[in-house]
Amino acid sequence: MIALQDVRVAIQNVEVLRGFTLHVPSGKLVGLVGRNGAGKTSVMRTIMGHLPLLGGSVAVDGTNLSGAPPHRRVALGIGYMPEDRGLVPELTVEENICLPLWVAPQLQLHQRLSFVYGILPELLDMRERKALLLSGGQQKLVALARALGVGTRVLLLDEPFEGVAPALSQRLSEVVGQLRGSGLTVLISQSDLNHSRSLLDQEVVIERGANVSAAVA
Ligand SMILES: Nc1ncnc2c1ncn2[C@@H]1O[C@H](COP(=O)(O)OP(=O)(O)OP(=O)(O)O)[C@@H](O)[C@H]1O
Repeated sequence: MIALQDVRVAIQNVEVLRGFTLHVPSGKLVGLVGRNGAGKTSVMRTIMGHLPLLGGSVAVDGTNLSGAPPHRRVALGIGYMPEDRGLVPELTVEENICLPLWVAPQLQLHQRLSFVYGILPELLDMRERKALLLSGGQQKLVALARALGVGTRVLLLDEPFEGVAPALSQRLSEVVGQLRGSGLTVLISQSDLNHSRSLLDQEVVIERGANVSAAVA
């Protein structure tokens, strides 16, 4: 379960999350929906520990993470697919997928890689290719693979369908759909729900850093 309670976060002295509360039940897929600039990425970065809390709390599966460094959150089994992909260009596809696994020594590298390639077999052919040689869409797949590799409890997918061609968007939806019933707790941010409404158990709306309303999809 992901639990954010009355979270307040500022970027350059501007409060971008203003008492935001979110509960993603264990094993569920929840959509975080809001316009550009509403605060979706800030929610994701707060869960990952990239933005410090001014107030409120963040917990995953009952562990209070407020103040925990990002690597501890990754080690807990939180996989993050940032909106801008965040790959290391000079590293290969496989090296990028393995990066967060270095801070999670309890996970077996080979086992996690086979799991990832089982879900995304199209990456096998490009595993030795440097990330800088990939198209934007291929980079999205690698960013998803990296999140899947380490994300044994939680997946945070920040606008996974944004700016990708329809065929890839379909493929990404398929992969996310496959995760249903796997026990993973998934938060997917989107500015519209065209691609994923049918995948979601619930939607949470964010507007100017605060809750608007929540509806069951
Ligand atoms: N690096 C930054 N410097 C200053 N302000 C920022 C920075 N990053 C985000 N903000 C501000 O924080 C607020 C929330 O931004 P955030 O990126 O979380 O929104 P978002 O819902 O993810 O938007 P988008 O859909 O456009 O990615 C916005 O008002 C934005 O201007």
